[in-house]
Amino acid sequence: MPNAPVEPRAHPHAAGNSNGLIERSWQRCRVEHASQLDAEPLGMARGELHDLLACQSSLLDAAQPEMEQLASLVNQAASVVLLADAHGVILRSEGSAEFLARAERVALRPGVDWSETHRGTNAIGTALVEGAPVRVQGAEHYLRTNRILSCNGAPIRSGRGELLGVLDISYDANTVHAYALGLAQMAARQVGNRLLRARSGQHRLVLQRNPNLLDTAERGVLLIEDGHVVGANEAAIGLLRTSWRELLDRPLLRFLQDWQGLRDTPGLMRTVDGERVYGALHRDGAETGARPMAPARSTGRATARAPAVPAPSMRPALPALPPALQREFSRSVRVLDAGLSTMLLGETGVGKEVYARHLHQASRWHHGPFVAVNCTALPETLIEAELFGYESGAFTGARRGGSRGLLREAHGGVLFLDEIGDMPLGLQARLLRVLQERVVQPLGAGGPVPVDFAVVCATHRDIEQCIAAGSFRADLFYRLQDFRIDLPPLRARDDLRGFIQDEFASLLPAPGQARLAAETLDELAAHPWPGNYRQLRAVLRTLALFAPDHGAVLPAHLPATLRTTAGRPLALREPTAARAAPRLDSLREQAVERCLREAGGNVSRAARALGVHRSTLYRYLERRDER
Ligand SMILES: Nc1ncnc2c1ncn2[C@@H]1O[C@H](COP(=O)(O)OP(=O)(O)OP(=O)(O)O)[C@@H](O)[C@H]1O
Repeated sequence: MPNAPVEPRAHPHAAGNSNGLIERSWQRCRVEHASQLDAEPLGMARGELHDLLACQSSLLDAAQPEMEQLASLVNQAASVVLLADAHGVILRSEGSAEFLARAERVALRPGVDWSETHRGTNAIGTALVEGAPVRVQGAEHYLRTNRILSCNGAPIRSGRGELLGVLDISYDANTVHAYALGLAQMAARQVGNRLLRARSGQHRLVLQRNPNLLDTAERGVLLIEDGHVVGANEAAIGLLRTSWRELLDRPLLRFLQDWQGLRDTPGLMRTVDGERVYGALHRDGAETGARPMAPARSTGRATARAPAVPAPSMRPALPALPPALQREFSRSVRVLDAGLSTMLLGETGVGKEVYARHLHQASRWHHGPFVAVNCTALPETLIEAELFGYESGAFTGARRGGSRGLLREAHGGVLFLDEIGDMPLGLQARLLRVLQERVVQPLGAGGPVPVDFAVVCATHRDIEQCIAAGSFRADLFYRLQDFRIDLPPLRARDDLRGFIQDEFASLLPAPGQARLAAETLDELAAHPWPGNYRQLRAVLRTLALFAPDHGAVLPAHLPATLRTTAGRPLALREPTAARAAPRLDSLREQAVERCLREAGGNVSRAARALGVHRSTLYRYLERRDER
């Protein structure tokens, strides 16, 4: 039993950890995780990892400068730098090739889940559980196989305090690098600061006890709107001796007495406890932020500032756009850059959201957020609150402290209104007003709040028919479709055979592990694919999972719904695409529900039964819950 845990030493925590953090983690491993610790670490297929990287592009972008700089530092010290997401799945690894090869032996590589639940006590998983920096040295790892490592993990937090991931520095267990935990912490803070800088706010207040530290990574940063705090970094939480929960959405005057008199040059303030702090107030987000640790990439000028978000070429790739859409793409970027709206039309699963994300990344709005709103998913009253925001107590069930609303969240970025054809009429009128006047009026609040964002919307409905039927306002339609793109269905692709082959290859656990037989490819290419890319990916993922090792996938391996009878694909006899698609969604939903039920709610076991990685299932459930 190579992975069997041994009893911890009497005092297993090393320098750098305190408060019995390692003992607590071992206790959780013994009591709560015992049945879930993986005998063999479970990695993601390449396609799944590709999807995950696309979802995590903001975090990856924000962490890129620190990853690069740390990698060049630790390379000499036979160490690696890792970035993991909030579930503990490693997204990227950089550093010493020699140690990366050793790390591979314990699956310390992208796509592998290092949550404490599955890999026992380790710096990534335990830092996520504890929400604090953690060093786990050699024998402190719960699983025996991992004891060849010494790991130092520091959590990365958003401006609202949520855990976004972990930055980790790992090396051989026999080596001691006392500085590594501090370095990981400093880098994680920088990543958090960069993410905060990408968010817009009316005002940005920087503060420090020592005025000489006001332009360093150690300064506190607060985002302020209408006198209320809407974002804060870890340093600000420390300086104000508070927590995100206490601070967010509260008037800043409760924490800093005289902040309103501040200017953009350093001045003195007092906290409510009477402590002196120095601060500077940058109105309308004018301040550009602390100097990043990394010099600007490839310019060779060490003094130049790195961009807040790395160059688009460094972003993990979204699925490539079909050739027919690439031609229109640069025109639609220009439309968005000019502040006009784009409407995307097409069947379910043709990639409307993917296209919108490409537009966001290529447009001048890419420094700001991409906020997706599914207009069908929420009841009318809730959409209204979610979109426009509300003040505390505006309606029964309203969150204490109120909500900024998604329209204000999208400020400075792209607002993606999915299934706009299903938006209730009452809301259409309010949305139109926002788009015309560029201000949002939160429910139960005083004054209007200015907003600036680009709008991309999408629907699978025949929107002109909706206008004729009176369910969609013509004036909103014209306001939303300054530019219109019809996304063709998958079956219309000229290069469908080649595309299917490439997609299948990308989903295999190892390159060239299997191939599609020519007849199988014929059948797949002849299928009408009513669920388009989404349906094709689901089918290919299953085929890749059960593909015979180094063999060919035959037509007999295709799911029954795809197999032909007398040369005709079964699906051709199905109802129209628009009617068939919801059935596919509900079938998937039913399969997920059944597996979750049979697994007694255990997501890992349900994911195994469904043949997908547990992170994929978690993401599916999160998306489903959001709808
Ligand atoms: N060009 C493409 N190549 C490969 N995969 C793609 C492509 N376009 C979309 N996909 C995949 O298809 C799935 C559905 O894409 P997306 O959500 O953008 O479709 P949609 O048109 O917005 O669907 P819906 O109308 O149901 O919301 C995603 O998993 C996405 O990764």
